[in-house]
Amino acid sequence: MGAEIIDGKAFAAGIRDRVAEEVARLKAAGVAPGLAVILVGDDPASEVYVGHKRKATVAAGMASFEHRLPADVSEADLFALIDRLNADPEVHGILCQFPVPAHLDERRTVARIDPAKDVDGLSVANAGLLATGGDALVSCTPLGCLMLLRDRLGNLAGMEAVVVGRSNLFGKPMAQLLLRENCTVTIAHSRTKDLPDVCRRADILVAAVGRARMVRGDWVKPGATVIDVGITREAHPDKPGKTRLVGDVAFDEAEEVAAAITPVPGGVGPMTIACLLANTVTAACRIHDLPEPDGLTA
Ligand SMILES: Nc1nc(=O)c2c([nH]1)NC[C@@H]1CN(c3ccc(C(=O)N[C@@H](CCC(=O)O)C(=O)O)cc3)C=[N+]21
Repeated sequence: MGAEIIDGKAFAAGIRDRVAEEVARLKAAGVAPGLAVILVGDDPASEVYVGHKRKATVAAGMASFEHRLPADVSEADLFALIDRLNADPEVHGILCQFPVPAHLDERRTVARIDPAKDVDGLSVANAGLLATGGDALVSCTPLGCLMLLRDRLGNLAGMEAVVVGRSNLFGKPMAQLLLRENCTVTIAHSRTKDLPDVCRRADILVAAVGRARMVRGDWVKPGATVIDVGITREAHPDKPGKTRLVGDVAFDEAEEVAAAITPVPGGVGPMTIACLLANTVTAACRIHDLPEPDGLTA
């Protein structure tokens, strides 16, 4: 048997190429799209992501602004930086890498970012626009998952979709996007009863719980499309001192049952970064009242 392995890395490369074309077009129109990333403290995983983001941003021809703040930065100093970035005409996207240290409040931090530059789609304005069918900036990871699903399945109307996980950054916007595609959507979570049974209903099963290999092969409906959003770093079983990334889905089991599945790494992760660039282009177009490119939005 064996499912089709959805190559998110290759698909993301295509999106990044599209973004680069649009960046060139925008620059010709006098707008140089710029992305600002704020990193508070020195979480090693966040360092890695921020490094990937910088490389991809520069490779697409965009300006990359990185702001590193000490782990004990005050809210006032963080907000002063956000205010400067909100007012900076060279910055079209602002992302504050989460998690932030416990003395800072993620909700208040997000609320400080201008919704027009909120490329994470986390602000109340963007979440509300998405929920009510408006032109939101949509959180990068769900946007990337939607692009992969549309590419593989075409019209999603009428399909049973189960999203396991209900975070503001992923589960909720993913469910909203699937609903907008006319799927029948279930949001499952840690308190869901009979979770394996719920998952077995899914034509589209999206796992974003953050627990390595939690979704087993017998939770997957034969022929389903499985999207694995989890990333857990664990010790490598064969290479002492090395680590590897694993998803929320027991890949070897699920791969026997599903029609298609995203791998970890190389599935959803690269799409997240590609969509961050896409959102920055979208934000720049909207801020400057320029036509928006096709294929980079939900
Ligand atoms: N405000 C905010 N927005 C985010 O979007 C956000 C965040 N905070 N905090 C952390 C998570 C995580 N995240 C990833 C981005 C890229 C990969 C990625 O490129 N993964 C590669 C491999 C990476 C590797 O090898 O380390 C892959 O799956 O193939 C993964 C994870 C964005 N996040």
